[in-house]
Amino acid sequence: MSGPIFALASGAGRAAVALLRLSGAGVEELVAVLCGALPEPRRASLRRLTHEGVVLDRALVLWLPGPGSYTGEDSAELHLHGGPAVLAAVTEALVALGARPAEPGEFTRRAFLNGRMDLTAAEGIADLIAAETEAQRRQALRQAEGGLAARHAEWAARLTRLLARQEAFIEFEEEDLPTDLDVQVSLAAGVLREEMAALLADGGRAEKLRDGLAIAILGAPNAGKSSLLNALSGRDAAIVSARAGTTRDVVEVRLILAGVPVTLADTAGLREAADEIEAEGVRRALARAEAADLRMLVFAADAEPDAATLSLLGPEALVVANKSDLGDVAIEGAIRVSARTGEGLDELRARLEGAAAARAGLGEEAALTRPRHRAALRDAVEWLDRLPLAGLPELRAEALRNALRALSRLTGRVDVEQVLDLIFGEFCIGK
Ligand SMILES: Nc1nc2c(c(=O)[nH]1)N(C=O)[C@@H](CNc1ccc(C(=O)N[C@@H](CCC(=O)O)C(=O)O)cc1)CN2
Ligand SMILES: Nc1nc2c(ncn2[C@@H]2O[C@H](COP(=O)(O)OP(=O)(O)OP(=O)(O)O)[C@@H](O)[C@H]2O)c(=O)[nH]1
Ligand SMILES: [Mg+2]
Repeated sequence: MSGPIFALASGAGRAAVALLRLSGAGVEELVAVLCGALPEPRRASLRRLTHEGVVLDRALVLWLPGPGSYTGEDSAELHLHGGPAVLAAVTEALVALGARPAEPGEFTRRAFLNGRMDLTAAEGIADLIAAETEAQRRQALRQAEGGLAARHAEWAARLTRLLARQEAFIEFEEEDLPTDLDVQVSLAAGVLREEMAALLADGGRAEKLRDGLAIAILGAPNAGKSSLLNALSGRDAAIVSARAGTTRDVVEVRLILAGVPVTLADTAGLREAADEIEAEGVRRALARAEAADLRMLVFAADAEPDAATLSLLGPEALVVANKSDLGDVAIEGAIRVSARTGEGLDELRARLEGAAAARAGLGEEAALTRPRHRAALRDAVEWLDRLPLAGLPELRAEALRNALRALSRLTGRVDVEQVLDLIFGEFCIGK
């Protein structure tokens, strides 16, 4: 157990109650001193907190002895009155008694180091605290509750068994082992590899739900892009005018569509620019078009479609014919809307929500929510890819071991013991 740390665990700002959390060696003594005696474990007790004869607060105290605590260490919670002076006085007393303020994430770091949770669960908790939308909350909770770790455990167990068989082949070559063991191991590893590749081929949906989706509004000057941005966001975010070339800078609005955080970007109208400022605007618009997860192409229904916007057409684009109140020029697959009258805006919003959900919705129980998950899994797949090419049993075992090591970066636990158990346990060769 490491030394005692403390932190305000309740939300910032003025509130009725402030939750101060403590963890580490020495917390037992610390709580006993503050309360006069150690309260009953794991029960809320109302106590007068005193330090050097001064009453600091009347608080609810929880004494949570390890290892059955969040961190696995001796812990405590002080549910104090929420005033800043109360917090200051208690903090001062805690420091005087040998505790120090915790670093960000230190409680969860200790929980990880004490084997209370794996890395993916810790990340899930961080995401849960940061979650701003319902879909983000669900994804984070799944990960915190071991969705990804469970998938890892299942794969790691299979991989470990394959490694054990391959190792046994090296150790006991003359023994009665199946002669087609290499083939069996390669086949099983191939199945594993496909399952991993399937999870990797998720289009980055889980990461996008975490980070948010970028949608770019693109089209000719005056098509009504800024008007649509304002209509969709419900506020006057961008300047609208009858003069073509009004928008130059990219104007961003944050929205939540189908539980997915989205940045909607209004851009300069695409055309041969009249001056260098507008030209820079068009460059920025095209850069946004390139970087966006979803492109909303806006045409005006009272004009022929322009070539610049048409060139951005693709199966992934959402095509909009705005100014439906002024004309009905046919544009294949377009949603007819009018930013002026509001016609078609509900359908446009529904289509955007559908697209956002498809690109960033909740995927499987096990989801790759961070680039490091993807990197670890990709490495594991690469090592498995080398397996059939590796001739010597030693090289094959090495490839399997490296695949297992790469996979275990997901949870942060490389279980060497587990491999040894399997090697010496599963094969009772009597030697
Ligand atoms: N007051 C309070 N509320 C809180 C927390 C907390 O630490 N304190 N949490 C903090 O994140 C979250 C709940 N998560 C928790 C997870 C594990 C343990 C824990 O002590 N686990 C022990 C004992 C389990 C039990 O009582 O059955 C264990 O797993 O051994 C506590 C909270 C959210 N709400
Ligand atoms: N009748 C009608 N007018 C519209 C509609 N949408 C926008 N307008 C008008 O069209 C003009 C251009 O609108 P903006 O939203 O500024 O167009 P934009 O595409 O952002 O133009 P740039 O920023 O110059 O690229 C303004 O006068 C709007 O009031 C619509 O649905 N119907
Ligand atoms: Mg504009």
